[in-house]
Order: sequence, then structure tokens, then C-alpha cells
Amino acid sequence: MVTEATRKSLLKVRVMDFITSTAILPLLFGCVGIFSLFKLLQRMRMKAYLRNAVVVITGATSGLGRECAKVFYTAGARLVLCGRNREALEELTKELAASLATKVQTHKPYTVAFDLADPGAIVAATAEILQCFGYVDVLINNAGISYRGAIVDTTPDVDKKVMETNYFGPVALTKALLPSMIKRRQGHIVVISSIQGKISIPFRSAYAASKHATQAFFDCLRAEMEQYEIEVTVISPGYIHTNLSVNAVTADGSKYGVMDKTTAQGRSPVEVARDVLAAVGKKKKDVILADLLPSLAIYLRTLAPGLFFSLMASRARKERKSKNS
Ligand SMILES: NC(=O)C1=CN([C@@H]2O[C@H](COP(=O)(O)OP(=O)(O)OC[C@H]3O[C@@H](n4cnc5c(N)ncnc54)[C@H](OP(=O)(O)O)[C@@H]3O)[C@@H](O)[C@H]2O)C=CC1
Ligand SMILES: CCCCCCCCCCCCCCCC(=O)OCC(=O)COP(=O)(O)O
Repeated sequence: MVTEATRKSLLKVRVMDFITSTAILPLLFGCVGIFSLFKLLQRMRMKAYLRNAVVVITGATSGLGRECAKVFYTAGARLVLCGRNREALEELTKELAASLATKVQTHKPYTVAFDLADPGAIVAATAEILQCFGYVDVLINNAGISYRGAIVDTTPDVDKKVMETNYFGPVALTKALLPSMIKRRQGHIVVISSIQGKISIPFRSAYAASKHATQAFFDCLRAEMEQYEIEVTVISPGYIHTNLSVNAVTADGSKYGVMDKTTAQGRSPVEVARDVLAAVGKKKKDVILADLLPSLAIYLRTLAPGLFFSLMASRARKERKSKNS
């Protein structure tokens, strides 16, 4: 009598016989080999792309920008670190210079302090960068500010401040660098948007609007720049553990000053910076760096907008209730 165990082991033997007597095994090894080779070539191309590249990073004084500075520095990029706080930029430069030796040659970063809300300062900063380096390979528009407030309470100045920092500033900086990129037929514009560039959640009107505008502008830019071989990467992260909520502006223009639970529980900026490096190295066009729920919410907004709007209205009710209690 044939037992269940014997039947199973007979089946195993037959499957193994089939695999070894046919071309499946060599085919399997072949596929794994080709895949590994592809990955190796991709990594090599990525490293070569960023080594010695002139990379401008805005908002390098803290959070994601600071971590991006570290990973691009380690990759051998020639960095231009931007922010408003000159001392913080100098401190980061010293920290990078003191970091342990890497496999590739590293370069002392150059720093430029300017306010993205000041169009004149953007023009001057761009002239300084181009005079110093001659060209820019990669611009990472990372600097940004968030906001918390109800639309009815929010002053127009607050709406403007958020739009200036998150939208008009990056747009002006990008436009100032584009002519030199077009001339070289080479360059890469990166922008750190947000999941809120794809969906809008209550009490974030100015922030979500600025990020939606960012997504739209840089999508247009990608299409227009294709003829010059200039790359455009839009990166949309979910919550990251930085000071974004602490630095957020409120309805009356004052600083929010609170580390929100969602922010505190967000991804580590170190990990997100690594993902940014990979996205840039692979010349990705549009990247979402978020958990499953925010990613699903983007599909829900497109496929079942009615349901998405109900969920957001209920979120607004809950938030209002918890504020009033
Ligand atoms: N943290 C999060 O949960 C998420 C963040 N993001 C995006 O990531 C980006 C980085 O934010 P994050 O690191 O989290 O926040 P941080 O508040 O830690 O960093 C913001 C950076 O922007 C700079 N900045 C702010 N305003 C200006 C200005 N007017 N001119 C020039 N620089 C300015 C700040 O530099 P300084 O003060 O020196 O000027 C600082 O370096 C932002 O675009 C944000 O929208 C996207 C999704 C989620
Ligand atoms: C098919 C089932 C789909 C279920 C979807 C349910 C809808 C859940 C809503 C989820 C909302 C996620 C919001 C994420 C927001 C976010 O990640 O923002 C990133 C930021 O920029 C953070 O800035 P903030 O200043 O708001 O902290």
C-alpha cells in the first residue's frame, strides 16, 4: 500500500527529475544571472552618474535635505548646500568633512544661504553657483514648509508664504538654472513633493495646494525638457520623522511648534534620503515613497472620488471634534 508520505516523496522525485532532465534549471540559472548582471550594471551606472556631479540641494539645514546631503556627499557628488541658516550650513559642511573616508573621492561642499521666498536672492544665488561651478548637474528642490489651519481662519499672507516657499521658489530656482542645462543638453531637476501633492487632506489647504501645483508644474517641465535630454523626477513621500510639523505655519502666521504623532511615527529621513539617491540615480520620473494606506488613497481618489471625499469629510469632523473637546 502506498502511504501519503511515499506519494509526496515520489512526487518530489518526479518534479526534480523533470527539472534536471529539461532545460528548466539552466533557464532558471540564466534568468538569475541576467537579473544580477542587470542590477550590477544599474548600480555601476548610478555611481558613475553621481560621482563628481554638481548637485544643488535646497533645505539642506535640516530633516530630509540634511540626510540627502550626507548620501550624495558619500556618493562623491560636488555639493552646493542651500538654506536660510548660514551657521547650520557651515556646521553640516564640517560634519561631512569629518565623516569617515568613503570608497569614492569626496568633495568639500559649497554653501549658499538664501530665502526661497525672495526672487532677487534666488537670481543672485544662481549666478553665484554658476560662476563657481560653471554648470549644475542635479538640482534637488527639497526645501519646504507645512501648514496647519482651517481655510476660513487662514490669512492670505499665510497662503502666499506657503506657495512662495513650496512652489514659486522652486519654480524660480529651476527656471534660473534651466538655460545652462539646455545649453549643455544635460541636467536633472528633482523635486520633493508629498503624498499631499496627489491627494488633499483637511486642514492642510495651503500645503496640499502648493504640492499639487508642484506636481503639475514639474510634470509639464518633464514633457517640455525631453527634447533636451533633461530629466525631471518628482518624489512624493509620506510622513517622515523630521521637524516639518514643528516648523509648520498656522492660520495666523505663527509657528505651530508641535511634533505631530504622524510626523514622529514617520519614516526615518536617513532611509528616505537613500530612496531619493536611488530614484535620482535610476532617473525615475515619478516616485511615491509611502506606506500602503496613503498609496491606496491615491487610487481611491481617482477610482472612487465620492468615497474618498466622504472619508476626508469624516476626517475633518473628527479633527474638529477633538480640537473642540
Ligand atoms: N516630514 C514629512 O513628513 C514630509 C516632508 N516632505 C517634504 O520634504 C521636504 C523637506 O522637509 P523636512 O525635511 O521634512 O522638513 P524640515 O522642516 O526639517 O526642513 C525644511 C527645510 O526647508 C528649508 N526652508 C524652509 N523655508 C525656507 C525658505 N523660505 N527658504 C529657503 N529654505 C527654506 C529649511 O531651511 P532653513 O530653515 O535653514 O531655511 C529646512 O532646511 C519639504 O518639501 C516637505 O514638504 C514631504 C512629505 C512628508
Ligand atoms: C482601497 C482602500 C483605500 C483606503 C484609503 C483610506 C484613506 C486613508 C486616508 C489616508 C490619508 C493619508 C494622508 C497622508 C499624508 C502624508 O503622507 O503627507 C505627507 C506630508 O507631506 C506630511 O505633511 P504634514 O504637514 O501634513 O505632516
